[in-house]
Amino acid sequence: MATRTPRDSPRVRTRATTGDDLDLFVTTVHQAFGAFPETPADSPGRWWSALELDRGILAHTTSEPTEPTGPADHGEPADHGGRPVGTTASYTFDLTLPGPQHPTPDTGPENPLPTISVAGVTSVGVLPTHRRQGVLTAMMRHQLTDLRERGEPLAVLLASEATIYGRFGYGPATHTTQITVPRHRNALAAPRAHTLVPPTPESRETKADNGTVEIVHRDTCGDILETLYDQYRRHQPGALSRPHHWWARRAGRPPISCAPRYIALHRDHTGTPDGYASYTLDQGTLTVDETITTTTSALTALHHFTLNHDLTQQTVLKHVPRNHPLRTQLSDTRAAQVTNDTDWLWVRILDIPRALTTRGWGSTDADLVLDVHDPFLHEHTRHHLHTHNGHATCEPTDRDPDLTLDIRDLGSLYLSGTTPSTLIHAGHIHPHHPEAAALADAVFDTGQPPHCLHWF
Ligand SMILES: CC(=O)SCCNC(=O)CCNC(=O)[C@H](O)C(C)(C)COP(=O)(O)OP(=O)(O)OC[C@H]1O[C@@H](n2cnc3c(N)ncnc32)[C@H](O)[C@@H]1OP(=O)(O)O
Repeated sequence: MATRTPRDSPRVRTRATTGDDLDLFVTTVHQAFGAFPETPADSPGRWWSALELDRGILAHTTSEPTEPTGPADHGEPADHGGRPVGTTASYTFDLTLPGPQHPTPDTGPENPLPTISVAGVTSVGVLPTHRRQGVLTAMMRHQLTDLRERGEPLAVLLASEATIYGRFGYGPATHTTQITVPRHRNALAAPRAHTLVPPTPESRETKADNGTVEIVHRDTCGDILETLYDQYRRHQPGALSRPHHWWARRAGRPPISCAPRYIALHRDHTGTPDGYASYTLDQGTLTVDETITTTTSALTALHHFTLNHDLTQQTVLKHVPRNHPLRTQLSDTRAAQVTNDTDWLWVRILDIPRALTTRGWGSTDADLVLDVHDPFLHEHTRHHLHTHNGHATCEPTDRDPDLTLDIRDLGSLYLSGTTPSTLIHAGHIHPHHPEAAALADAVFDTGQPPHCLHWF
């Protein structure tokens, strides 16, 4: 598909990539970021080894006669020697969604949460010589139009800067932080729950960790990490799947990539792996890339391990949620220094009814009318959301709205990482009556905070 975008940028032409474009794509995106690609370009271990080139876009400028480009025209050569000046691509992932707050019998809490297919937008770059001339705008329009044509309901991305993507309909939907614990303040409090309820076989299981922690080199346990991550992400709203070819090609960042790492692997009392922490130790700082667990006892055991390693002055846990349990597990609850609190996954909804009916909802049965403006795609739609037992129907309507909002704000609400009342108080969402904020909060809240730690 090739798209001319005269409205946004008369001199930009965008085209879909093919498998033959890998070198061109990799070279161009590195130039945009001021970086140098490692060679050879097609070997495993590079982040771009997971690129899906049937989903990429290259932007070219053209020297064809055009209309004046206005103030953004800085007199750059129109035709960059035929070479591309901009890139973007998207991966195919599954995104785990909030489930119903009161699950129906066939979707009990032990069962996986709903998931939805998403386009993970990546490698967005424009050459420094061609910025602020509408190249990104042209690529975003091509990409969102193409994803719509493919029937994809949602796009997600990690934004290099928070000021770029709102105009294209993306809203920040999950957040992440980093926790640093000094070695001398690392004591964990004894869990209190078992002192409050009569012991049962199950509670004895969680009270005392009967499992083991083993240190494994990353190169020898990829299959185990892949399996554990997949189990974890199906129960964590906001988490993305990591397709098998990422692990096979060692794409992305540690612990998927080839970067050397040790893995603290936890096994339960039967010897079954139920969690891992990927880490490095350098100059007294033990840095944990990620701790992935499927049980509470594995999480606690791995906290004991990573906080008590010899030859450390501090432990740093990267990419943890704001409500991470470690902060309350520490005896000294002020010991956790929380830094790098920032947005992580941004959500762009392309198919509102499908997006809203796939996720689960709060226990309040309700009717909520959402009046949604999508300025970038020139759309204005109104939706009647009817929730019952944690599930929803979503139909077009001309009823009076409860809320009027921008598509970017619906993206921020989608995973329930931000409440409607927060965006109402911020002045971004308009409530049409005094009860609208409380009603919307109750409908969106499922009590399952989202978190995403996958880098792409
Ligand atoms: C998912 C990811 O890959 S995130 C990575 C994003 N890429 C980077 O950070 C690499 C370095 N930066 C770049 O390559 C470019 O500056 C880009 C891609 C961010 C922007 O590309 P451009 O072609 O310059 O954007 P374009 O000209 O279409 O600008 C569209 C609008 O966004 C605004 N804009 C673009 N970049 C920025 C920015 N970094 N900060 C604030 N506003 C921006 C422009 O001012 C313009 O606003 P307007 O519509 O009000 O006039």
